[in-house]
Amino acid sequence: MSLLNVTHLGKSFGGNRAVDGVSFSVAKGELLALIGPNGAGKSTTFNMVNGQLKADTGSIQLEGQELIGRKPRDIWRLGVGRTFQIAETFGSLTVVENVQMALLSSDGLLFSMWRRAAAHKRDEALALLAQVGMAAQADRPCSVLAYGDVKRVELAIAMANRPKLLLMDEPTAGMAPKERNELMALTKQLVIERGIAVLFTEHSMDVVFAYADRMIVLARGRLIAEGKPAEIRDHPKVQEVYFGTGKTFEKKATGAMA
Ligand SMILES: Nc1ncnc2c1ncn2[C@@H]1O[C@H](COP(=O)(O)OP(=O)(O)OP(=O)(O)O)[C@@H](O)[C@H]1O
Repeated sequence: MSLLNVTHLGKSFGGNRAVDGVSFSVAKGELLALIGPNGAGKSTTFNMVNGQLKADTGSIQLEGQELIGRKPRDIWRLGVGRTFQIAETFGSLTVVENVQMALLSSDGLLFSMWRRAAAHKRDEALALLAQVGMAAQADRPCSVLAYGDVKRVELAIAMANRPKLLLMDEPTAGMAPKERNELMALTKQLVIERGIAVLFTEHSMDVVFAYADRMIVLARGRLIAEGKPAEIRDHPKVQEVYFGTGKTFEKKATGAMA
């Protein structure tokens, strides 16, 4: 059974149908890539799933529970996590303290002033860091880490809440090809080990074709194709939107679909 079921999802801004009747599902252990040219509706779809935007129409169900109408925090509590940039959180804390903060937050203890992050769940945080290959750097400040290592810590932080579904918005943006591959291989390994589902957007087509189990393609708010990477690569509608009118795809992906 699918973990997430999205049906007939719609959202308009004024007269602009940003997302127009989109349906898809994600299963446990699956990496589903959401791709499409600029303005296709990827961010809008993402933000409806995590509750930051309220859908006008349709349904988003996580294990049968309707998410539309719930607050982002409630959706997070139900098990929809996302990776977010450490720069947005606590760059001056050490690696392990960042993960401990996430564990505190997951337990609803973040604002309990009498508990210090340094004393809380260090072992659990170290275990999470070991899973992403960062245990040896646990006591370094996050601000001194290499970019690829920061991304690993972000993944550990996202895992601290034990998400059922993980949303990753351009997880490999700004990374060198080797780092990109390492991060996605690690993500895939965690997804399988933990039985979670991942929905991710990505402009790097090499990453998408190498790591996505399935892909959905949006163009002007509509779902134009769905399938395994090999099916999508040869899909005439996808080729049309990317190579016909799509400007950014060719620029960013430097012909990776060819
Ligand atoms: N808050 C908003 N107010 C008005 N229009 C918006 C808003 N957010 C998105 N849109 C419009 O909705 C459409 C879909 O935008 P969205 O950001 O979801 O696309 P995207 O696929 O994520 O694009 P990109 O790859 O450039 O991030 C676009 O036409 C955009 O201009």
